Amino acid sequence: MMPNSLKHRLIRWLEDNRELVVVLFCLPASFIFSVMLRVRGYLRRLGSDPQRHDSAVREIQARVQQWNKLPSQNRKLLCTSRPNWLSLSTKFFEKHLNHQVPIPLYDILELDEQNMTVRVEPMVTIGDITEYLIPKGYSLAVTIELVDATLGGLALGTGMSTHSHKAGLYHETITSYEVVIADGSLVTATADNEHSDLFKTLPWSHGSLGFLVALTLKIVKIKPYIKIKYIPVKGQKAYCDMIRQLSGTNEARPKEFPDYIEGTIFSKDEAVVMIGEYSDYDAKVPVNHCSRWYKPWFYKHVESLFRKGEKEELIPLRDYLLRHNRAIFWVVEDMLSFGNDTLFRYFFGWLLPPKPAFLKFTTTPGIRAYTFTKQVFQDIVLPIKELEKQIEIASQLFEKFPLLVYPCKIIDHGPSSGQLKRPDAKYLVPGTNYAMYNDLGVYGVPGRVKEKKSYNPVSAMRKMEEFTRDVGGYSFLYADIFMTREEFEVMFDLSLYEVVRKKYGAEGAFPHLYDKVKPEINVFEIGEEYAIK
Ligand SMILES: Cc1cc2nc3c(=O)[nH]c(=O)nc-3n(C[C@H](O)[C@H](O)[C@H](O)COP(=O)(O)OP(=O)(O)OC[C@H]3O[C@@H](n4cnc5c(N)ncnc54)[C@H](O)[C@@H]3O)c2cc1C
Ligand SMILES: NC(=O)C1=CN([C@@H]2O[C@H](COP(=O)(O)OP(=O)(O)OC[C@H]3O[C@@H](n4cnc5c(N)ncnc54)[C@H](OP(=O)(O)O)[C@@H]3O)[C@@H](O)[C@H]2O)C=CC1
Ligand SMILES: CC(C)=CCC[C@@H](C)[C@H]1CC[C@@]2(C)C3=C(CC[C@]12C)[C@@]1(C)CC[C@H](O)C(C)(C)[C@@H]1CC3
Repeated sequence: MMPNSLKHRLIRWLEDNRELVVVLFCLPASFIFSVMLRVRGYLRRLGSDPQRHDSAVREIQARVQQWNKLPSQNRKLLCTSRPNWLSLSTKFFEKHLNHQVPIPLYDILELDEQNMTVRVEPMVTIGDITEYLIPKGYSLAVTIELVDATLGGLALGTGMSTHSHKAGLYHETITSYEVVIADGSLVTATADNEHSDLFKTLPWSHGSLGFLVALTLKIVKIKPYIKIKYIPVKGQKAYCDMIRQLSGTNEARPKEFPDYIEGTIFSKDEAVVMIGEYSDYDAKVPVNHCSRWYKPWFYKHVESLFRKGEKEELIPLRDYLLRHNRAIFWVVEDMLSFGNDTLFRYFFGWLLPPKPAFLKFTTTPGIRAYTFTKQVFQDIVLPIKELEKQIEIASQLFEKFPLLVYPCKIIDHGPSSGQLKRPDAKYLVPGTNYAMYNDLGVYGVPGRVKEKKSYNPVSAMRKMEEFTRDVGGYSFLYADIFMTREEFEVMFDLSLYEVVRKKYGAEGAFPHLYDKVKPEINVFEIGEEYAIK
């Protein structure tokens, strides 16, 4: 056992020398960890066998049945045993207070080229599935930019990509969920079978309804490249209007309706709008392997186009899909100030990104407090008609650029159709049953913190959440939330969710959604303590 004083000194040292810790420990350790995961994934794929899936599911069912036999006072609420530090969430859900069930399901089960779907186990990652699908000429309809996100975690949380203005949120591309519910039975939920209520409430449920053991996802045909056009735009109204027009906010099928759209906002008045189409090789257009280790970080390349002007490039599809992986959008810049320097890139660029898993692994309580008080990590889904207001409020509260904008279709599935509230009629795209929203991504150290201007993280975030509720938007729940339960129930519609929890026995077996996604620390107390007066 390490003496307490030594332990405290070590923790202090780790907290005071984070950049050194990242370079000396996190980067090499995450690199070794990635190699090990790749080898493990490869070996697993060699031994892939649907029979094994059935027996692994029976094992999970048996564990849930055993849990049911425990005396009720010994029955802690159920959650998966996936270590929290592996999860892409800023929170540290306290798994040790719960009864953990292992879900060792990492296989891709079946590719159905006729119905254009793929059936997978929930722990398959975005990295695994892109590696599997792309050589076969397919991609997930909604694919995320971070290799570590799992297909199950995204299904029960939420996912969005630059194709979401056409495909909607990730869960709109799921055709069935196979779930072990609280009594240990296995149910398959689809949009039109007897479990359609479960189907509607599994997205945004964060494992509070049952254990996901398989899911079937829609795939799309691809071409080897994305022909991307970068359009630098000056003037807020000009870039907001352009994003709205191109994403189909004003009309269902505008003349120019690209497969991929993304906006990176560098200041209130400057943005680069990127539009992409699937393409074959075209000798007239330069190829950019933008995800290679020595290449400038993607958003830095995008920013440089303000000097260079409008440009067209061919990006190999895998490079495009993982374009934000190396710099974790722009998060790594605040951690490693020299990470995009040419020398660092050529010699050590292959070590990036630091695995979020390792960053979480080395997070002490002090750093955790820092993470939510001196940084902001938020993705918020808001009506795109309010884009100017979103930018105004976010820049006032956080003074943090770039901001990320992904347009996204929010489908109106009718009353009480899941946790997502119906979009307001005034936001519906004329002649359709959907409204155009967008993800607003705010990541990193707020300018107000860097400049030591007055900043209270709790009141800033609560103002942002209030705006989100007022316009009928939704906060991604991987991020820290600052809402009371009442406010949470204004943002999300829990009416069907509560019915489903009772019907499928989740009450008393799985934690409630709010309890699962609220920060594990007292944000109000810590927020006050760290506020910059
Ligand atoms: C967005 C972000 C995420 C980080 N996440 C991790 C992590 O998960 N694990 C890890 O080991 N290190 C993390 N760090 C720390 C990082 O590795 C650097 O050590 C640190 O940013 C630079 O510290 P400094 O003393 O050189 O500069 P400073 O001038 O002390 O800091 C620069 C800015 O970063 C903020 N900051 C400083 N230290 C931290 C910290 N530990 N966490 C959050 N913000 C900080 C400060 O508020 C300041 O605005 C993170 C830093 C940032 C900015
Ligand atoms: N572009 C995007 O849209 C991005 C989205 N994200 C967010 O990151 C998260 C995904 O990260 P990831 O690390 O893969 O997932 P997590 O491990 O964070 O899981 C997310 C939630 O789903 C639950 N869950 C996961 N698998 C199962 C299962 N098989 N059975 C029951 N519950 C399960 C977890 O419960 P438990 O705690 O019990 O394990 C947890 O509450 C999502 O919340 C997503 O919104 C992140 C990056 C990008
Ligand atoms: C819809 C879109 C584009 C979503 C992108 C979300 C990412 C930017 C988020 C998801 C998880 C995320 C919050 C994470 C972090 C950065 C931003 C991430 C990657 C980090 C690594 C930042 C540093 C933190 O100390 C900590 C390690 C807790 C988190 C972990 C999750």
